[in-house]
Amino acid sequence: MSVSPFLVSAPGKVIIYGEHSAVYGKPAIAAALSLRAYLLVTPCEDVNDIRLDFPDIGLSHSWNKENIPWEDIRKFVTFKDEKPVVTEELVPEIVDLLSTVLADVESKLHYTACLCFLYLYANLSNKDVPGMRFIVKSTLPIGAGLGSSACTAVCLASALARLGKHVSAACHTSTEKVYKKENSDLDFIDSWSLMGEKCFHGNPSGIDNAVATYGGAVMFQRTTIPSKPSVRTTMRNFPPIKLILINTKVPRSTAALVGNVAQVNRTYPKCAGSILDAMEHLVFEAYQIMIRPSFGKEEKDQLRELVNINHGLLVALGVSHPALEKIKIIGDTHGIGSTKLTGAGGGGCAISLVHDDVEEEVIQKAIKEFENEGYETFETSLGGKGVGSLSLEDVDKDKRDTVFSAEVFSSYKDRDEVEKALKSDIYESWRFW
Ligand SMILES: Nc1ncnc2c1ncn2[C@@H]1O[C@H](COP(=O)(O)OP(=O)(O)O)[C@@H](O)[C@H]1O
Ligand SMILES: C[C@@](O)(CCOP(=O)(O)O)CC(=O)O
Ligand SMILES: [Mg+2]
Repeated sequence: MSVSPFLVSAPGKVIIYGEHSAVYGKPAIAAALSLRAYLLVTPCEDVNDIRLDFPDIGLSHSWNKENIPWEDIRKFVTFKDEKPVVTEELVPEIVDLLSTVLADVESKLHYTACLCFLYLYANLSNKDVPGMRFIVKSTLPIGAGLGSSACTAVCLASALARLGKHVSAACHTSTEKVYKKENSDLDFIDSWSLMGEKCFHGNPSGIDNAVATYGGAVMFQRTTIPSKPSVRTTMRNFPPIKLILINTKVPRSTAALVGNVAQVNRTYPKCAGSILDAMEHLVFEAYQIMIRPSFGKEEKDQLRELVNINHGLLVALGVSHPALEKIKIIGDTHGIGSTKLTGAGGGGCAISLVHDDVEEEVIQKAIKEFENEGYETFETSLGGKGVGSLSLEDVDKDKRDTVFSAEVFSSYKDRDEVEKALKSDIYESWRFW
């Protein structure tokens, strides 16, 4: 069996309302970002070699395919219509079997990333698939609240599902509007990427991987009843919101922050419960405003008010950070709009919903101040495409050696180089499920 090289890609996300409360079965609203993760899969010379290169986190590791305990792992995997079925939680026996294979991975950061890869690899691929090299590059800041873990998990789940022949080839172009009510390939990728997210941080709501898989904008609500699927309401007419994204560059881990909120919830259940209920109400309010047929000044003002309330509630849960508060102070001092932290908080990014009436000069002044503090600002668009793939046959013959070369892919130095080579120059060649 020989496998041609291919690329997959999935977007990051911005949570506009409802982070953390999403973990507790409350609704949240999020949209896909134009910043994305890219995964190149190329055959290895040695058919038994599985090689993982995650240069963004300084990880390079390889395994011999023969050392994966396929038979033992398969005892814990259920198949329906020849496809592996996801479980409610990670299967502890599989995690245990993989821990032997991971014994030589020392750093916790690398261990988690390798576990995510191997968990999906062992479930979705099989021992007949020849050795491949997996290289991930992201144009998103990592660990900054923009869902880098989820889009990495979606890239891995989609690539491995393709190698395991569990999904059909992606065939829609970037301009084609596809309104399928059901898409079993995307559902498969979404459900398995959630297992990947579980490797990164024990208790994800599923909103990040849902946005990375399906793209667009959604109101998402995790079910708290085991085996009932989460509810994903696509927001087709997502209002045109002007938004600035600011990264404090303060590192933090989603797993730790989700754990801190769980601790607050255990210690003060009634108090934390009221905050989470308030978040639920504000998300429903925001949803009703966003889907109004006319979207004018009144609606924009209300959405900004709700951004401020949402930030206050997140502060109350203890997930802000002095740097995020500094962003809020700068934004509010210049009156650019409403600012809140986004994602897990504790550092990472904030978003400002910009007021229409603010002069460009004022916005530039605020941006300058953010940059003087060492923060990075992004101009990005919301609501783009979800997971996509680029196969050999999608690309002109004379470009294939460059586009699918591990050497060339590894040599992209920064966000601009990745985006130019893989997005701007050949975006119309990408296919989406
Ligand atoms: N490009 C990447 N390569 C490898 N691992 C990645 C990449 N992007 C994200 N990750 C994994 O996701 C983790 C960050 O996830 P998380 O704390 O949830 O923050 P966020 O999802 O907001 O960026 C990283 O520590 C790493 O394990
Ligand atoms: C805090 C949370 O609501 C979002 C986390 O997003 P991120 O990993 O910080 O991008 C957790 C979740 O919904 O899984
Ligand atoms: Mg994450």
